Amino acid sequence: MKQHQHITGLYAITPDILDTDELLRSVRLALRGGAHVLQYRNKAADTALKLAQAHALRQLTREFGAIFIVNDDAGLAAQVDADGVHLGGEDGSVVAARALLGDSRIVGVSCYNRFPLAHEAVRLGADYVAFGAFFSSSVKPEAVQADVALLRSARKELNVPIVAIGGITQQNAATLIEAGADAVAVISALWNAPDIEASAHGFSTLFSRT
Ligand SMILES: Cc1ncc(COP(=O)(O)OP(=O)(O)O)c(N)n1
Ligand SMILES: Cc1nc(C(=O)O)sc1CCOP(=O)(O)O
Ligand SMILES: [Mg+2]
Repeated sequence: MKQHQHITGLYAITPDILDTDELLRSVRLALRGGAHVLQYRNKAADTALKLAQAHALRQLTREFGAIFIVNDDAGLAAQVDADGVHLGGEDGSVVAARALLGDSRIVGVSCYNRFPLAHEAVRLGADYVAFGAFFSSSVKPEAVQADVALLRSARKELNVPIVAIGGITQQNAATLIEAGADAVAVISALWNAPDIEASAHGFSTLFSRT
């Protein structure tokens, strides 16, 4: 089975934490709770800290057999031997990332609320596509809004895993999963929970019911 077929369940995205020990403690809890995928995203760290944190998270995700994706930066993904990279509209092309990372690594692409972007990303070789924001997000309040109907169309027409993102909680995730999301990408509802492990477990359980 190709590894991108494992893009399923809880797709945890790291918060902007500068303290690496604190980051690792939190991520360990999320992985214990059942997160299948971890994306390293840190908009506050400098280059050296990003490299150190990405290295440490690569080791930790190996311990749990979780997929490790680096946000924005295919070069950093290659440097730390990540399983793949996630690219938004400003983060370079799928073709360039593929050339750097090779065929066996994962290239995921943000498609916002635009189905044609997903078609094009898949045509260019993306391994998964992400749509959002489905709900309002305090991390990205300016995000465009996506409709659940998009997931239904994507489910019918695309043959790659589909990730939903934006303001997702344990309470609203079921609608997205029912509409066709293979994975839900979450920041706030996971890391701001009083018990991160229980929150990760709660999200993961939503998938075992489908
Ligand atoms: C799984 C997933 N989906 C969407 C995004 C957003 O990517 P992008 O639009 O490049 O925005 P930033 O995350 O870079 O601020 C994502 N990171 N992960
Ligand atoms: C990073 C990101 N991208 C989005 C998009 O719509 O493309 S929404 C988002 C933030 C997700 O964080 P939370 O789970 O706290 O809403
Ligand atoms: Mg980006």
